[in-house]
Amino acid sequence: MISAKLRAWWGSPVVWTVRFLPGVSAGLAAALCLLVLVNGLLPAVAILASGMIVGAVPGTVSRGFDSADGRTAVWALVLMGVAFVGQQVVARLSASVAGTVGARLDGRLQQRAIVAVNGPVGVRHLDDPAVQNQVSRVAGMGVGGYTPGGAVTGLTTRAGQWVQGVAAVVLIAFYQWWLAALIFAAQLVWGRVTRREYARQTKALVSQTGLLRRADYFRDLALTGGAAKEIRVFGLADWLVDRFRTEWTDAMAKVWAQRGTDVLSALALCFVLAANFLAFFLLGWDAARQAIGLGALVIFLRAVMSVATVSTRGRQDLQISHGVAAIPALLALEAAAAGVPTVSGRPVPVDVPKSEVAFHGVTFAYQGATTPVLKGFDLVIPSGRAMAVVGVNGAGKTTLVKLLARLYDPDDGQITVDGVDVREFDAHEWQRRIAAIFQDFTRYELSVRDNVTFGAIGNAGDERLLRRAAERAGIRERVEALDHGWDTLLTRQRAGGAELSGGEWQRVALARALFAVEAGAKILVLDEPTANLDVRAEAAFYERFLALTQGVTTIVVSHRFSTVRKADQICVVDGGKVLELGSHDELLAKRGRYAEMFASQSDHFLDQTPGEPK
Ligand SMILES: Nc1ncnc2c1ncn2[C@@H]1O[C@H](COP(=O)(O)OP(=O)(O)OP(=O)(O)O)[C@@H](O)[C@H]1O
Repeated sequence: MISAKLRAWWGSPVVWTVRFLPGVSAGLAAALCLLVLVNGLLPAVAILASGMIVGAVPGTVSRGFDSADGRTAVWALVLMGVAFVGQQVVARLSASVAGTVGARLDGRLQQRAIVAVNGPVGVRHLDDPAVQNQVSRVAGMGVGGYTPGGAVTGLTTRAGQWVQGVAAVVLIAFYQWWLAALIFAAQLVWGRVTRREYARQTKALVSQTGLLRRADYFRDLALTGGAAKEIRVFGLADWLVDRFRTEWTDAMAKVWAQRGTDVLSALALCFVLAANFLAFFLLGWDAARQAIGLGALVIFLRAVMSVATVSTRGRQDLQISHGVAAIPALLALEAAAAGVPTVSGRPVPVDVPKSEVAFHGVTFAYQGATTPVLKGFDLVIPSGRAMAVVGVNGAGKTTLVKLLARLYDPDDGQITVDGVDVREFDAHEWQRRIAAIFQDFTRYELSVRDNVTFGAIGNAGDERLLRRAAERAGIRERVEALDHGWDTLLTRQRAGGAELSGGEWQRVALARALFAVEAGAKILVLDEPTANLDVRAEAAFYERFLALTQGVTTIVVSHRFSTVRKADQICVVDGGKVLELGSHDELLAKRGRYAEMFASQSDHFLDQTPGEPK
């Protein structure tokens, strides 16, 4: 029972944070401890000095500064001055060291958070709203704008107050040990009871993470610029402000409801009032009957008041309570990442796929979905050939690619490469073999160089590969004409940055995939690679398609038949299965779904332009 409690305490977020500090900087953590100790003891020194001064005043007045009392008064004054100035200096120093240690701690934890969130091979965990709430707490590094680093500052303040309180208790013990214990107990209870409010507020804030994320979404939509155009065109600004206010107020109402006092607080207040009253009464009584001197009276009175620092409430309590709220979320994410069993496996042979990539009876449903996207899906993609995947919206084309890249694993069936289940391979190594450019590819607000070389980060320094990939994607000329060439930042929000058009971005993304292929990836996945390209660019891509994909096992997902028809084979996905499979000509001859889709797109083009799509 006790050991369980001890374990829980040892693993509690506050203690975890403190235990973590020496790892952040042993020297700074030790310095902080020392400063906290000195900062907490100096008030006791000042109390003693003030008592000595008061005690020595009558003697000094009657016998002068040359007397023993006079010398005591002078030394006590010096001590008082040193203690006072020392407190100012040490308080500033400890705040500064706590700030530094805190900032480093936040940096460390953020690194761990990045590793934890990206630890699992797949992305299934990110579909879980509970995990997203954890991610949000970890990303914000706490709740309510407080971080574990801020908690270090709060803990420093709190620890200093404790040392000060305990030192005062020791002083009172020289008068009456039981009184010292009583006052200490009263202040402890009062502090604990009143601080419950902060713990309750933190708990409420944590429970409201989902709602707060929604409020944050509206705020970020309005502030980060991604929706700036639509907000203006559709006049959404007032609506956004309104939604943000409603969501935020709803979320915070539960937190604010935790404020206030209760019967227990009132009882604790009575306890602390009674203990202090008793102390003042006894001290006054003993002073009146001259059982204690004037100096001792001052020391004990001030010491009684000083114990109250143990129960002081303030900003530090929120800093601690809210700040460490990120820790359980981080540890949960880390535990989840560590629990993924399928990361390591056998090395992926250099030349896979030698014969084929195959889906065997693959069934897959997204978390929470009632019907599977794929139901016993079978498909063989011969190595070095291009397979196009077509189908209506939501048919599961992108899902196929996600499964192949092990962003998700099938619920049933298997995906094999040259007969080996991909789950047997080292997952990270396998993912490096796939050069995928998704429909919703990422527009990194970084340099063009980064945007392309992210395809194979290990080859980032290879200028020849970089230029070749950009050339093949048809973006090299445009990049080299930019003010800072390959180092141009692709965002207007940074000085010297450039903004690309949708089609140019798509070519950069294509260059990224091609860079990966140049660097050794064997499977090229192009999900809607021409969606943003103009007619000419699309035609050019189509002309180069065979050259781009030559010798690489390629999967191209597209609604554009000009791209699709170039593939060696085309697979029509419908109802979670392969409905038709064959070359463009074979499928046209079959007069099935593919021929129907092709005809309707051709008709559409014929309506608009003279000539059928190429
Ligand atoms: N992360 C997810 N969680 C839950 N459902 C998802 C998720 N991703 C996709 N889906 C659902 O799975 C189905 C198949 O999606 P998928 O993206 O594979 O379709 P698609 O054939 O590529 O469609 P499109 O042609 O519109 O790009 C859709 O109904 C979609 O809503």
